[in-house]
Amino acid sequence: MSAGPAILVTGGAGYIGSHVVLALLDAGLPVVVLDDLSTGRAEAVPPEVPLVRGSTGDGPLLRATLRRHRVGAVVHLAASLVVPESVARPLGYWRNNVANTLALAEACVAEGVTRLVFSSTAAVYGIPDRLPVDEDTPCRPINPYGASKHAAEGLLRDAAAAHGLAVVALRYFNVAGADPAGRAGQRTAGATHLIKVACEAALGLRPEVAVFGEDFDTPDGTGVRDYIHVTDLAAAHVQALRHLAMGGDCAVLNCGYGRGHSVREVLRAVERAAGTRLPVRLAGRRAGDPPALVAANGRIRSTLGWRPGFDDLDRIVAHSLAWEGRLRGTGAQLRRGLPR
Ligand SMILES: NC(=O)c1ccc[n+]([C@@H]2O[C@H](COP(=O)([O-])OP(=O)(O)OC[C@H]3O[C@@H](n4cnc5c(N)ncnc54)[C@H](O)[C@@H]3O)[C@@H](O)[C@H]2O)c1
Ligand SMILES: O=c1ccn([C@@H]2O[C@H](COP(=O)(O)OP(=O)(O)O[C@H]3O[C@H](CO)[C@@H](O)[C@H](O)[C@H]3O)[C@@H](O)[C@H]2O)c(=O)[nH]1
Repeated sequence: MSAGPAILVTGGAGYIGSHVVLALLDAGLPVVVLDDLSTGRAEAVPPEVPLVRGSTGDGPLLRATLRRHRVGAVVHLAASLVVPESVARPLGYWRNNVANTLALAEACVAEGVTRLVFSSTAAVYGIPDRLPVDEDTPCRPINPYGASKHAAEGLLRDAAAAHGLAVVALRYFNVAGADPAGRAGQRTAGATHLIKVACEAALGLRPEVAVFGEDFDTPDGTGVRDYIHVTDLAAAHVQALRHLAMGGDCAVLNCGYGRGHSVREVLRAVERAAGTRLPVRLAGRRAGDPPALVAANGRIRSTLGWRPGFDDLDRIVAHSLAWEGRLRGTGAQLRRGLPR
């Protein structure tokens, strides 16, 4: 793609958004970020990228941003995304993930923006009958987070049919790792994601890692997830935009490697990378957690030509740990011997 109208990245100051921004810049595309900095950080946005501080729920701001920056396509990542929090605070999730996505879709239609890539999630599937789960599997979300993302997919599908807003919904499985060159990573304070929590514990920044449930119907009883490296995921966004720019059809695409790892396997990988034993505590199941989620990824491979570059748990964990070390100023010790 040649440099042309800008790509608006909502949530571009967040973990995944900051990697998407880098992937777009690396592809030579002009980018503008809209973020309310509720969980994102301004310093995650490269200085050459305009940062509009505000909410996706602010229609006038959205329309002005689309116009002022001559936006040709949107990557919509801004959302609320912590599963147990969504159980405790469902209405906030419906507002941010559904009402604010509606406001964004309305602004796109009003301003003639015709391409949008949407961050969806494996949480739309709930507890699938069969694994790996493909995109035709009926969606039966078991928590408000998954339900809100499924509803947002639905409103975008309807907007696509009626208003010509072409949409690729990417259903991410569990995103982890950090930019291999160290330019970005997960900065969220108080993060709840397993790999980040375990890396923080390995660096002595947390007293322990809790294992949420050992009585699932999985090989070792702990939860199984398909962990995808954030750099592979960011590349999928560039490819999805390219697909739409070339007139490709709307699509819903799983983003995962097709292989699951249990909580215990993840903790062992962190121990290998850090060269230390983790303080682990067995805890009860966490609200809203399905036992296992693993992606069938044939459709993203055939539709976008996407191929994973970092499909290896040890590398994902090593990059997460290196980033965590850099963030805390202990990178010098951790960088030694890490795989690139
Ligand atoms: N991290 C994962 O494993 C995972 C898995 C599946 C899907 N996702 C999806 O990926 C997207 C990004 O997640 P992340 O892990 O980077 O989280 P994150 O919290 O780091 O990023 C979200 C960003 O959106 C911003 N934001 C939130 N609400 C906003 C609003 N109303 N207006 C403007 N900005 C707003 C936040 O400030 C933050 O910068 C989300 O849509 C999430 O549902 C993440
Ligand atoms: O301290 C922890 C954190 C997590 N887990 C377990 O580890 C697994 C992964 O949990 P987590 O990293 O919190 O991710 P998920 O709850 O699977 O959700 C992530 O992955 C989903 C897609 O699968 C996304 O939609 C969500 O946004 C994202 O938070 C689950 O079995 C958890 O029960 C623990 O045992 N201890």
